[in-house]
Amino acid sequence: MLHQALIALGSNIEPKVDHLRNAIQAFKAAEGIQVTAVSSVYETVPRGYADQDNFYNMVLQIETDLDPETLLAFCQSIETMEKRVRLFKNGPRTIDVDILLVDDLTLTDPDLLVPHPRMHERGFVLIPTAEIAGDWEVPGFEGATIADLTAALPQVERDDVRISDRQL
Ligand SMILES: Nc1ncnc2c1ncn2[C@@H]1O[C@H](COP(=O)(O)OP(=O)(O)OP(=O)(O)O)[C@@H](O)[C@H]1O
Ligand SMILES: Nc1nc2c(c(=O)[nH]1)N=C(CO)CN2
Repeated sequence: MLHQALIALGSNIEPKVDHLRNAIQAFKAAEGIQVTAVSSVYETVPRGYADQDNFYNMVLQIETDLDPETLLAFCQSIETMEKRVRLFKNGPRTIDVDILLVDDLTLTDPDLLVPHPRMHERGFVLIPTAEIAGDWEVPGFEGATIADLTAALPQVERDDVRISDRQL
């Protein structure tokens, strides 16, 4: 079965652009995955743990015949490829590759929660997503779309997310 999915990328360890570029290349080269949209790159202030470098965040839209569990394993293989080391929760990382949405699915396995449980409150996720998939409804939010959730963000969540002029 063919799925539509949204993938969030984030990096805050140099070379950030190279980590993002390598991740996008891996998606483009993967068997069974088509990249259908790529957002701009955003420079974002860290959330969760403040004393670390700014992030670059962006979002990809893909079409894939991989099932969600196989897609998650693929995302994790990119983190391994970019030598991500887990120091502590919310800490710095070479690359984070998260699944945000898959079709209109709700998945409740703790190893694969869809929609991503924190996406609705994160400007660094919603603002890039709104650029490429504003009309996408987020399950569990009473018909609210990405654009609706973005419009509902507190001002500080927008102020800390700035579009960069980098194109990947
Ligand atoms: N939608 C999802 N996408 C990616 N990983 C998920 C998802 N839902 C659950 N997980 C699980 O989350 C764990 C990864 O957590 P990780 O250390 O990357 O968290 P984090 O990136 O620091 O924080 P956050 O999830 O808030 O971005 C993995 O064990 C993975 O199975
Ligand atoms: N700005 C920003 N802050 C974060 C990010 C991120 O990607 N961007 N990821 C986190 C854990 O996943 C924690 N904090």
